[in-house]
Amino acid sequence: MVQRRPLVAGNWKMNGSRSESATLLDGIRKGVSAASRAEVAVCPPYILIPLTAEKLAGSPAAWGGQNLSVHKSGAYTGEIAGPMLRDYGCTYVIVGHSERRTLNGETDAVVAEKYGAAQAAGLIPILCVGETLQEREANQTEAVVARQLDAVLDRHGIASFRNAVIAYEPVWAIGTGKTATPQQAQEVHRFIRSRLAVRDKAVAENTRILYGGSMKGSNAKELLAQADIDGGLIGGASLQAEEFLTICRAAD
Ligand SMILES: O=C(CO)COP(=O)(O)O
Repeated sequence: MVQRRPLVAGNWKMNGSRSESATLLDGIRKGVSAASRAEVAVCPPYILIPLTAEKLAGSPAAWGGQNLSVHKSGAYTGEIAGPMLRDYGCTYVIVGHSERRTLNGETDAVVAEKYGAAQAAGLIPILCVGETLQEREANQTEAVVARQLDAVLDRHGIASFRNAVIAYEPVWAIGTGKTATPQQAQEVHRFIRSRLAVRDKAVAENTRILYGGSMKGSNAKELLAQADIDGGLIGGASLQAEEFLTICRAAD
């Protein structure tokens, strides 16, 4: 049987002052154990990455960015490149989060380009996919998720998923307190894995697929108990060390 190591990653989004973040990082550092089965990561806003690197250096916790430029360097005012994230010790970078797709107009093609830029910089992309409420109600969930996945698969190939993580985040569950039921999430996770398996069974079996959307200490266990849910991408609940660590322990 394949043993996928669970990953619990915090997506802080645009939250945290320097002092709040220092407290949060100290709490996480204290709480993560090298002996735990689950891997723990945090993705703070860019400007807090140096502080994160300083606070978590030498701990079992990893860190990453929430976005990156498609370019390596150059005249792109306001952008941050993959190699810069790598330079600050980032392991991961989130690509294609629904907030960026919706609010920043990131298309499937742009997301695929960012996924490639992340891997080129030696980062592990956390590729986010997921449907809106309207799409779910129109029975479009699988079609939407397939389209988002295929954009990356067609461009970078199934082998690229040896170095990638997928996060299924139903848009209607993000920040709404409305979690997908474990069964609803499992159905889509299984669909994603089967979509990968069409191209390569072994890669599909080894790819970690995280759930994201109102996951918290009180519902994490049930979600993480599903066969194809390999961890979580946590928004709001990752801003409090104890709450976040409760989810990490549930993944153990
Ligand atoms: O978007 C998310 C993580 O990327 C989920 O956010 P919430 O956990 O706040 O619903």
